[in-house]
Amino acid sequence: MDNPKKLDGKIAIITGGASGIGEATSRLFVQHGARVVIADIQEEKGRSVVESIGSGHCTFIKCDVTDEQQVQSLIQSTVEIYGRVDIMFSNAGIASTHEYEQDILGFNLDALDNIFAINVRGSVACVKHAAKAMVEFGVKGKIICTGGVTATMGVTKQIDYAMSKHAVLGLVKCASKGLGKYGIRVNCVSPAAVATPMLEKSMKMSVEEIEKMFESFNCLKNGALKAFHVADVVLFLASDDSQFVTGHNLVVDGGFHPPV
Ligand SMILES: NC(=O)c1ccc[n+]([C@@H]2O[C@H](COP(=O)([O-])OP(=O)(O)OC[C@H]3O[C@@H](n4cnc5c(N)ncnc54)[C@H](O)[C@@H]3O)[C@@H](O)[C@H]2O)c1
Repeated sequence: MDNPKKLDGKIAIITGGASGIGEATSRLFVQHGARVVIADIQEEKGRSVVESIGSGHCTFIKCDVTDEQQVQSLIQSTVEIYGRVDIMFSNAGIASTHEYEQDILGFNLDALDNIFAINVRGSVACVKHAAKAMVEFGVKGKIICTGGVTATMGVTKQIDYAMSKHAVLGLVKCASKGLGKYGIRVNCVSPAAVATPMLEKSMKMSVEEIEKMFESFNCLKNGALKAFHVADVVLFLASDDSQFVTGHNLVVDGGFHPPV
């Protein structure tokens, strides 16, 4: 059969699932037969996504990934509801909360602590506790973290964000080494710019303006990168289509080459 359900009966947790890339991935995972736990700090938005997908297929659990105890209880609740965790998509993240243009000479270290608490510490907590549950239940699970094209580039804007994404890639590389013996795969998905609420807010630009600006940086002239393009790649990394892929950083960027 062409295009069968790729995640039939799988249990997935998606952090940051209430919006943007996480929301698109939640919808796609459910279409492919998974049951999804949307974990986010945005309760109202998360619950409305669950309602629109259908509460028989997904559940919202409020969780701030910066708090290890909340992450631990997210995993425990998922196991209580669904019996195990097969997939962790550690995707919750924020852009720089300080200046968009940042200079290392005047760099604000408080900004670094704030962004690292969510993008790095939060990802480490999610990978750690999901992996523990996978090992405990003998699940050969799949873990995917959201990096970004700035995980491997030096930049002049949002440098705290770029540094945090380098650390996420480091987490993926190290965790894939340690968890391989349990049959657990750990990979990174690294999108270029997608006009989600995160980017609209940090760039103070509309969806159309963001897409127009970033399209001009792509070699591939195929329209703008959208959240569903990223979700397709996450599905690949979460499914048996990528059975021998681990420790990989899969960029989704249309051949992005910005002038920075
Ligand atoms: N949009 C882009 O251009 C782009 C590019 C590369 C990587 N990314 C990454 O993609 C991921 C998703 O971002 P998005 O663009 O979909 O943005 P988004 O703002 O639409 O979604 C991010 C979600 O994360 C949630 N979140 C934030 N802090 C949290 C916390 N402490 N605990 C739990 N949830 C929290 C938010 O409430 C939100 O629902 C992020 O890791 C981001 O860094 C985005």
